[in-house]
Amino acid sequence: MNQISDKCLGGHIKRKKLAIVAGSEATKETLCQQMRQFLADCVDIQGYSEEIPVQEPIKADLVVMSSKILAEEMAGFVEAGCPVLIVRRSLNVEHIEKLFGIPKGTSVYFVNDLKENAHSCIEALKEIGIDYLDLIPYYPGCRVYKKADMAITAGELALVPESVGKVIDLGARSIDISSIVEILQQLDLMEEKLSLVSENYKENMVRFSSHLYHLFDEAANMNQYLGKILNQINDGIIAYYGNGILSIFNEKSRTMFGPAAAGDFVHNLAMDRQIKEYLLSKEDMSDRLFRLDHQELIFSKVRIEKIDTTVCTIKNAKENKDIEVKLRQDLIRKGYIGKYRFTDIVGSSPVMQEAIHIAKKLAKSDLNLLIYGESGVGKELFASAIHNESLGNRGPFVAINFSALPEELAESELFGYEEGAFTGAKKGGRLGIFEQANQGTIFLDEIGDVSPRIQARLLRVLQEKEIRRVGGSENIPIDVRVIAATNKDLVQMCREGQFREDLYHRLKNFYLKVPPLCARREDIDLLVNHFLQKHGCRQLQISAEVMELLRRNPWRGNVRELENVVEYLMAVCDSGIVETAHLPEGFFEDIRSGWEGASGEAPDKDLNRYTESLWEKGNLAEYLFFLNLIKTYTDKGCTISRRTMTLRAREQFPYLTEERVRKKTDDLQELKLITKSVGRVGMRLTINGMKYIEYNNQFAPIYS
Ligand SMILES: Nc1ncnc2c1ncn2[C@@H]1O[C@H](COP(=O)(O)OP(=O)(O)OP(=O)(O)O)[C@@H](O)[C@H]1O
Repeated sequence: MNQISDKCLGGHIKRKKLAIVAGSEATKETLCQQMRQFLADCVDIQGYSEEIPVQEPIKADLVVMSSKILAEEMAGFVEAGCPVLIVRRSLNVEHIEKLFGIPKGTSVYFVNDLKENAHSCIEALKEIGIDYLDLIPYYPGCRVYKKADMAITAGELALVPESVGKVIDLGARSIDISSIVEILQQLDLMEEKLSLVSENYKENMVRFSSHLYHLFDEAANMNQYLGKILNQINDGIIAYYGNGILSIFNEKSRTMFGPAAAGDFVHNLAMDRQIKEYLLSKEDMSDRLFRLDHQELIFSKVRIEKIDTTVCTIKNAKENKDIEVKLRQDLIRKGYIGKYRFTDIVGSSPVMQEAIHIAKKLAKSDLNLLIYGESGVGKELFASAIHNESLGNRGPFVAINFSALPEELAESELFGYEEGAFTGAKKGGRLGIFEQANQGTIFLDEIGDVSPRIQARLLRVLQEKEIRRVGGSENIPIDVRVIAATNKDLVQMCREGQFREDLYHRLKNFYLKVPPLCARREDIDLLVNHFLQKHGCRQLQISAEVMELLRRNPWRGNVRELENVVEYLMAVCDSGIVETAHLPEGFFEDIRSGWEGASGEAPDKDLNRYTESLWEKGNLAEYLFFLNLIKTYTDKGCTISRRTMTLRAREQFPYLTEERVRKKTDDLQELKLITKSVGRVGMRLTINGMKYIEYNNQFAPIYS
C-alpha cells in the first residue's frame, strides 16, 4: 500500500503543491491528513481555514475548496490562474458506532453547515443502516419543525443548538473517493497513485463492514440471549423509550396484554385509560395494582434516564399469592414459620380483646418482647401472630422451648456448633436457631427455665447482636427480634437471684400479659366450638349441662387443657351429644376444688351471713380490702402473693404484718370465700367469694 513511485522518489522531479481550504481549522486538519496519507511523498500539502486570516494569496498546483460557499467566499484569496476544485465530501464512518446506543425512534438533529449537507449526511446514514432514528436536518437559518434533545454532527459542533442535551460528533466529513480521483487527475498522479487510493478505499470499506458485521452479530447474539432469559421469567417485563415505542416485550407480557412486539406503542397495550397514563408517566414511579381482563396485575416501574427508557415489571397478584402461600407452606413444613395470625386467636372477652389490641400495636415494632401467662394460655399463639403481623414477617419464626431442654443441648440449639466442637458433633457443624431465625423472629418459650450460663450467653447476644457457635472463634452478626415467654414470676426470680436482672430488662422492652382462661370464661363457649371445628367434629353437640360444667371448671391448664378435654369428648362420645357421663374422670373434683373447696357446697344465697362471720373474726374493712384486692388480681388473670398483699395494704392498714395478713387469708379460706393453693394458681375468689364481694360493693366503698 505504501508503494512510492519512481517519479516521486527522484529528487530531481519538482514536487507539486496542493492547497486545501476549509471553513474551520478542524476540518482543514481532517482533510489535509486524509490527503497526506496518499500524497505526502510527492506533494507538498498546505492547509488554510477561514478561521485564520490568509496573509498572502494562495498559490498552488491545485487549490481544493471544501465547499461551494467557501469557494465563493475565498475566491479573492486565491492567486489568479490557480486551478480550483470544489470537492464532494462524505460522512466519516469511522465513529459510526457511537450512534448504536441511541434508542430506536429517538428524535435527533443532524447538524451541518448547509441544508444540502445536512440532508446528504442523513441520506448517507440511512444508506448504511441507521434508518431507525428520527433524523431532523438542522443547519443555520433552518426552521425547526420538531424538538430534539440530541444531535449528531459531522464536525460542526459550533452550530449545534444550545437546547440540545447530548451531542455526538462523527468528525468532519472527508473528501469523497470521486473527488480524490479528480485531485489525482489534476495533479497528474493518476498512474502512480490510483491503485494506492482505491486499495486504501477498499480496505477501509472492508474494515468498516467487518467491524459493523461483528457489532451487529454480537448485538444479535446478545439480543437473542437476553430474549431467551426474559422469556423464562414468570413476570411480564416491558421496556419502552420516552416516545412510547416498546423495546422489550417478553412472553409473559403476551399472556397478560395479548399479542404485541418491540416496535409497537406501549399505549396500545391496554384500553384502560389509567393504565395508559401510568405507563406513559415519567413521574409516577409508584407500584400500582390494575385490573385487566379479570387479572389483577401489580405494576412496578423504573426509569433509566440515560437511555430514555422505562422498564415495567408486571406480576399477576393471584399467582404471586399462590407462590407466597407455597413458600410459606414449605417453611411451615420445616417449622420455621409462625402458624398463627391474629384471626386465629379465639376470644371475645374484654380482657382478651384488650390483649389482642396491645399485641397488634407491639407487632409494629421490632423491639424485644416478653409475654407473660400461665401455661397453655396461648403465649406461642400470640408470639406467632405478632411475628406474622410484624415487619419481619417474611423472615422465619423459630421457636425453642427451654422447659425440658438440658443446658448443653440448649446451648448448641441456640448458637449452633462447629465441626468437632464436641463428641458426636455433626460433620460440617450445625446452624443454631439464632442463625436460622436471622431477619425473622426467635421465640424463647419458658425463658424462666434457662440456666444461668445460657442466661449470660443470651444477654451477650442481645447486647452485641452477634453470636458465636459452640467451638467457634468467629462472631456472626444476627438480626433477630426476640420474643420470650414465661409463666414464672421473673421479677421475683430476679429478686431471688435466679434470673439475671439485666437480661430481664433486655427482654422486656415490651410486655404483654395473656390472661388465664378462668379470667375470661365468656370465651369458653367460643373456644369449645372452635376446637370442635378445628378437629373436624362440627356436628358433635354438647349438652347444656356439660357446657355449664365446662364454664365452671377452673382450667388450671388453661386453653390447652380445654382443647384436650374437647378432643377427649370427641373420642369417647358416639351418641352425637356429649353428656356428663362422657366427662373425664376427676373433672368434677377439679370443679369442686377449684371453686368451692372440699365441701362441694353450692353457692350461698344468704350472703349477709359472711358479713356477720367476718365481723366476728375481726375488722370487716380489712377483709373487704383483701377480698377486693384478690378480685382485682383474679379479674386480670393473676394471682397475688402474701407479700404483695401486705405491701398493698400498708397505706390503709400500716399495722398489718405479713404474718397477720396470712391469718386474714386463712380466715377467708375457712369461710370458703377464697381458695389458696401452693404454686402457680395462688389465691383466688370462690364463687361465693365473688358473689359476696360483688353484693357487698353495692353498699360499701371498695377497699382495694
Ligand atoms: N385464644 C385461643 N384461640 C385458639 N386457640 C388457642 C387460644 N389460646 C390457646 N390456643 C390453643 O391452645 C394450645 C396452647 O397454646 P400455646 O402453646 O400458645 O400456649 P402457651 O401459653 O405457649 O403454652 P406453654 O406455656 O405451655 O408453652 C394451642 O393448641 C393453641 O392453638
